[in-house]
Amino acid sequence: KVQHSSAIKKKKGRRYCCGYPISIFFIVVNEFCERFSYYGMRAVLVLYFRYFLLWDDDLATSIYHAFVALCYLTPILGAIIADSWLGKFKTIIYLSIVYAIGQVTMAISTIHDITDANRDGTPDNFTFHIALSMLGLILIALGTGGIKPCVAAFGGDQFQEHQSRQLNTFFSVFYLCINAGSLLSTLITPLKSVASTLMVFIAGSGMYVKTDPEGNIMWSVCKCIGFAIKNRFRHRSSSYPKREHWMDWANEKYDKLLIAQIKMVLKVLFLYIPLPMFWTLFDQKGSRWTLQATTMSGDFVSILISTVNPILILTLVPIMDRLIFPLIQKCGLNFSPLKRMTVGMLFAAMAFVSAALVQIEIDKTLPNFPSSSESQLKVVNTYSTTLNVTISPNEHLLIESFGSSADYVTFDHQDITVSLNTNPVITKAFSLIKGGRQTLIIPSDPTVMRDFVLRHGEQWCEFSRKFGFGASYTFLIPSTVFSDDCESITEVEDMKPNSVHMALQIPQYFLITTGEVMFSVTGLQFSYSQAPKNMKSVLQAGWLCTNAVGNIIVLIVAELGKLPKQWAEYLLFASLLVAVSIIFSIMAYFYTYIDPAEIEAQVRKEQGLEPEEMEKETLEMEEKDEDQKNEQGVKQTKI
Ligand SMILES: C[C@H](N)C(=O)N[C@@H](CC(=O)O)C(=O)O
Repeated sequence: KVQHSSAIKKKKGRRYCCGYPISIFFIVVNEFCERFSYYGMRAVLVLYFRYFLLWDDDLATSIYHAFVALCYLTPILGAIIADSWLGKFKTIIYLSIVYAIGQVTMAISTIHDITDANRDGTPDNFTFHIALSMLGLILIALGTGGIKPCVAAFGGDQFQEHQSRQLNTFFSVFYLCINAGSLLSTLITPLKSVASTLMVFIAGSGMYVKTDPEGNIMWSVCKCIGFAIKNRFRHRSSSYPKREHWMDWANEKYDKLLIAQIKMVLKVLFLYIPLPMFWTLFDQKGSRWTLQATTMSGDFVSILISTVNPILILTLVPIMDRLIFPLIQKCGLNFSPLKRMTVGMLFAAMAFVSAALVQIEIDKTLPNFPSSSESQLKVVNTYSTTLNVTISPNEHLLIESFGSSADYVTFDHQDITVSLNTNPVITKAFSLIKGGRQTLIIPSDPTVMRDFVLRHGEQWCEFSRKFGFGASYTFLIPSTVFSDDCESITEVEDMKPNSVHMALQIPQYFLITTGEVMFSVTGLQFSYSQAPKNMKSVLQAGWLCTNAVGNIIVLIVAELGKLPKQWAEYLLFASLLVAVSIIFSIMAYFYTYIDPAEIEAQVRKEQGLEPEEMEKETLEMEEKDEDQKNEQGVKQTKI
């Protein structure tokens, strides 16, 4: 009782602006800075794996998703630390420091000069860079994941029960800030943002409502569930009367209020079971879709593509909140939160169908690489005249001087003989590499080989070309290169530039983001509204865990599935999500929305706790009056 009164006294110190606690401003700006830092790093992570650490697509995708999964598993740790030990405020501060150390470690791991002793532009000791970047990523996951459930719940704590409208607006603005941070991070370097995160958060210190840690609620929940299961098992004989709910088997030892609260949480957690599938698709934006973009063309569009999700969120959230959802309501349709989430899932599935269609277009333009039993050869002629090249047994190519064969010629055997119609005829045998691509260069004089060196000192020439995305070239440099200012360099195109434009990815981004607004924003609000007051962080952590499981599913599919065609993998994910959304809609049909405060009040009443409740209500009424006076004051000042 004493603790409760002191908590309420603390609440009395709050200050308001336009009906909202001022402390909210610091929390929202803190979230903006934190997401700015997180998404700035995440946007280039898979490319860092692919092009700096030189991992293949599957390994890059797997480690990326393992990292994201870790970021969404650590919220459990954050919720435990906050609830049982440090409280949300201190947890956010301490884990932000861990986060900052992680970002610095990660930044250091990307400096190739540290191990590049021979200065060839690539690191010499990959193990060092891999170890450092993994350490950095683990610290970042601990930091970002740990503070995540605390920030949303800490924001919620700043409101009072009668401020449900403001609370809903807070969650929408909170989500908008996440995306504003994500959007800006892609455009500006996110290096200093963790420091800003901390400073902004600490600046608001005097204004927050800081509730003391109430003990390890997660541990109490686990013990209570464990006891209920054990007790049920001990009384399994049919001679014992059945109880309404299996959790009622904890009645002998645990408080009725705690049992009622656990029942509410379990009901929601059960509903969460199918949700990871949404995240499985959603988080492939950062891996498979980013890699898909690297096989497409378009310069400035690449920036647009990486910012399209947050831009769409910033426009769609207000449109949905202010226009679409009220309009649907006006039409007499009950578009409940769970229905919105189901529709969100279907949008995500459509996004993957769109990605599959784009992939089919890309595949048509991709080079036809040799299978493991085949070999490919391209012939380049630097001889002074056109040559007739015969490759045994029956391949005849007519190649102009300083030209090349139109494309790679595929052989299903490795030993070949090449003959040139020179005078005298030259014939040479070669052994090709199985499963590889090679280029045979016929020198300017087949009997004499010359070396050409391009110097950057006294003699130099500038050779500049605009190279297409994804293309590969061979340059033929004659001895006269310096005298004619590089004019004589001939370019042979080994691989055509990507020709499918990145703008084709926009529909899939639009669909997945529409899905996100329906699913993620609603899910965040739903998780907060359906949780008892002391278990808000627990349910936030549960909600974030659905994201972690989603990323683990991608890991499994990327490692085990290994479908030969990428578009088939996209379609597989889309079909899985449609199936899961059907299951979810059935589960949602049987779910009844609750008001946790009402249920708690009822249990308290049954336990004969009305006097304390009444005292609390009186205190809250007093506080409400004071807040209204406060708000009135703001309005009067405005007038
Ligand atoms: C940038 C994304 N559109 C976004 O809003 N992400 C949220 C939800 C999530 O991925 O967990 C966030 O970063 O909190």
